[in-house]
Amino acid sequence: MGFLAKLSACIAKRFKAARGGSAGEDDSDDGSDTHGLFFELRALQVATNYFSELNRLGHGGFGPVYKGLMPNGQEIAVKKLAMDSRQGLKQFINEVKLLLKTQHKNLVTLFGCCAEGPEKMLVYEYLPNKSLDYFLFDKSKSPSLDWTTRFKIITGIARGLLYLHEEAPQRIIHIDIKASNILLDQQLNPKISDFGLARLFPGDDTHVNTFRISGTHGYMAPEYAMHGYLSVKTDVFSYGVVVLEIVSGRKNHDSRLGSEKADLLNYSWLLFQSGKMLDLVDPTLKKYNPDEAAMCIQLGLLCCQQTVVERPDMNSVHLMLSSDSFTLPRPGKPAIQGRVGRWTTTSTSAFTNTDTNASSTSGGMTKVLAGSSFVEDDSRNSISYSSIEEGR
Ligand SMILES: Nc1ncnc2c1ncn2[C@@H]1O[C@H](COP(=O)(O)OP(=O)(O)OP(=O)(O)O)[C@@H](O)[C@H]1O
Repeated sequence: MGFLAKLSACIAKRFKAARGGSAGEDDSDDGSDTHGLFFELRALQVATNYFSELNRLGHGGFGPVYKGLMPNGQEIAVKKLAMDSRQGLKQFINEVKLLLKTQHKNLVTLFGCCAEGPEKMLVYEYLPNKSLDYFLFDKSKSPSLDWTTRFKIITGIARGLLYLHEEAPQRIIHIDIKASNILLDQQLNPKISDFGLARLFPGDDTHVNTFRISGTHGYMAPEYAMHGYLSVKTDVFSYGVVVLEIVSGRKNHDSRLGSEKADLLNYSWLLFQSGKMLDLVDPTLKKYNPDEAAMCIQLGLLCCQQTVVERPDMNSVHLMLSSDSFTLPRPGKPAIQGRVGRWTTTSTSAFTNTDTNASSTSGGMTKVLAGSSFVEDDSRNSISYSSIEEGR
């Protein structure tokens, strides 16, 4: 039996036992090459001081996250996932398999999992500097993100996404790129978290609800938000929003700023058109590199183009960011969000066939979400439809 098959079998057995079924007499597969990936519930209880409130790092759409300390001094973050159903089991297995195969310096590392009780847990490396939004949107903290650090974060997220889209064993579309899903390590290097976790939800409703809770709405590409059209360019759009947030130090929507400035994409576009795009730069930044800042704003706008094919792929984004001299295409008007839940898109054909060409160069298999389960689409590499509600 291969490693992943053993892992699946092992997790399945534990789920079965947790549900009260007969798991079989022995758990000896723990001693195989899956050894070390499973954390005993008891060990995690001790590490987190019995999931004490003091150890609680926060609460996301999947449940609470706790800080833990292992006897060897290793700090961990334990994400408790509430799921009991068979559907949940299948997704949990998919997810753990997927995460174990993805290793990159700009992705949060999964150490292992625990599947002993009704709640399943994922055990990650602990990142001490919280998430990007914690710094970025707090005027007292944002000065600690100087321009060099911000540019490093913009580049690092691009590297992580390039890995997920092009270099991972199977293509992964994150779907939920946003400032709160970018964790920062000791040196403020960015690490993408929560990749693929949305797929762990057992039901479509919960899945959609998660988007609501996380406030991901402002980051969603219009063709995905309105039609469930999912491709790597879905992530590119969200990445563009995050880039503009990093440069400007503000959220993608802030009604306190007045109608002209409230929508970040709209405001960035207005400034770009009038040749004043550097007015967008976060006023708390004492110094910044104007060429880099201008490039990032233009890049952010390009990533947020309404027409899918006009958005660059992450390979191009990475090239633009790492090259000394790169002429960026002039962006058109980005997809601008109208009143909450609606997008001012003009054409549905804009995203239907052109993107197939745009992303078919890389080949390989894509793993995307359709409803509540994984779909492997090897005929084209990017297209799937999900059941997200229209017009939220
Ligand atoms: N590996 C980690 N190290 C340190 N803190 C973490 C880690 N993972 C998550 N956290 C913290 O735990 C909290 C909850 O994280 P989680 O990823 O579950 O939710 P979220 O991203 O805030 O929201 P959502 O799940 O709706 O997207 C956040 O404050 C986050 O900073």
